[in-house]
Amino acid sequence: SFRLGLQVRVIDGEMGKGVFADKDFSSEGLVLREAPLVGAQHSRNKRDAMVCSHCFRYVGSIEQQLARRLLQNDGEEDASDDVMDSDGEPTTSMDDEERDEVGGEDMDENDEHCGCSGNSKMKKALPSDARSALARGALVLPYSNQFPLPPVVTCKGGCQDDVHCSDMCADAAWAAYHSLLCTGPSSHCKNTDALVSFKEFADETNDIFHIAAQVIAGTLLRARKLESTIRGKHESALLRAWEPFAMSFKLLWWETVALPSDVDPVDERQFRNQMKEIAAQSLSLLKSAICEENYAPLFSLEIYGHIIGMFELNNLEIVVASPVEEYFLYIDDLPPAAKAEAEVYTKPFLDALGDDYAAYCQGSGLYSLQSCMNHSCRPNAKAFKIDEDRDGHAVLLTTRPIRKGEEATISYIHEDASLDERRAALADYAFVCRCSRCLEES
Ligand SMILES: C[S@@+](CC[C@H](N)C(=O)[O-])C[C@H]1O[C@@H](n2cnc3c(N)ncnc32)[C@H](O)[C@@H]1O
Repeated sequence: SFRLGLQVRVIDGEMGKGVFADKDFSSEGLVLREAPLVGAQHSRNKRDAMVCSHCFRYVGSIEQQLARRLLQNDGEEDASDDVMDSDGEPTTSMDDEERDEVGGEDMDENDEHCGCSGNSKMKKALPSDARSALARGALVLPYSNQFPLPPVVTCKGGCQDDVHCSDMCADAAWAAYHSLLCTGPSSHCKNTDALVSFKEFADETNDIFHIAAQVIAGTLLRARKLESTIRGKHESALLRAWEPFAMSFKLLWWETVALPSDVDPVDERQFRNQMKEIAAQSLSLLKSAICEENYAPLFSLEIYGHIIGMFELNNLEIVVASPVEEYFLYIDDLPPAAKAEAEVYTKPFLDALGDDYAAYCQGSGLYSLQSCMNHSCRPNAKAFKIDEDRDGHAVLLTTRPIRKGEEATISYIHEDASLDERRAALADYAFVCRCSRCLEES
């Protein structure tokens, strides 16, 4: 991070560490572009966007993306009856803020709905000839070659869960965590049935368990590798392997998770015990799937709770703009004659998608440097998603100049609020804000 002009430093015992500028940054400048350390697309979002599960780039073609949305949705129920939302609710994390901060601009731009579908809220069934061409892979839509995407690279282990944009991403994911988390025939996991159950349970309860599994599998694989070079026991290898996550702030998930508004405060203990029980069930399935005796300490409920807690407190929303939406907007912008000609082919698809034509890739990730950034109600930077971003990188921009030596801060909440409102919003993050604005106002 020195090379980036940023430095992580300890502030004090209460605040912990923060990120400091090691050089002057001008206003509205790019401070940092960072790939997630771990991250996953929300399970529910997989129907809307086929992306590389390692770097989050869209893959295939416009036609394959449409097939995913329009054919895979057949007969599937909306997963809105999950015990918790796919992005980790009822817990509150930076997600809530970042959905606006990181995804906000894209979403605002998405408000320019494609005008060519008339009443786009109403979905119309796809005509059978179009459906059949889509299913056979025989569909070629006009101008779709203007939106080239990398071809789909299937998982090395043969699972259907993950696809990639390149062999490089497939190899990187395999080496980093997927060899243990693959449910395909070549998986290195010791019990694929348990792994399938673990994944189903995460889909039904909390997406964050998928990412916690990446943290555990990744640590285990790194520890195994390190053992050959480190003298000493498994524990020292495990400690070294844990280093990428050691920096991030951690609290026990079930003790810090915000109480949902529909839970009566008198039932708080019962709610926290329920969360703990859900985490224990998830961990038990993961243990059956990938636990190794040498690394058993990694599979304690305490560690699992801290990994989920770390994620809840530090994660950012991953948002990637959709080429499908851009394609339909492009058709809508064509000169009238060309547009009319193209719409003969495109309109049935747009009508079948309804408003969902604008759906985009959504997930959440842990970013190592940004997870060390403290909150301020008078921030000098913001986590942002720029249009050109075609992958899961998070971007940090200055909102005013930052001088060398000054702390770089972001706002976890909407800072346009009164002191009391800000305090209430920050209670979800389990701290009382000590920023200069709060100190002045209190
Ligand atoms: C994402 S972490 C930021 C890095 C953290 N300071 C650390 O040492 O890892 C968020 C935690 O940092 C502390 N924190 C962040 N901003 C703060 C602020 N304005 N006032 C007090 N504590 C803050 C809180 O404990 C919060 O839960």
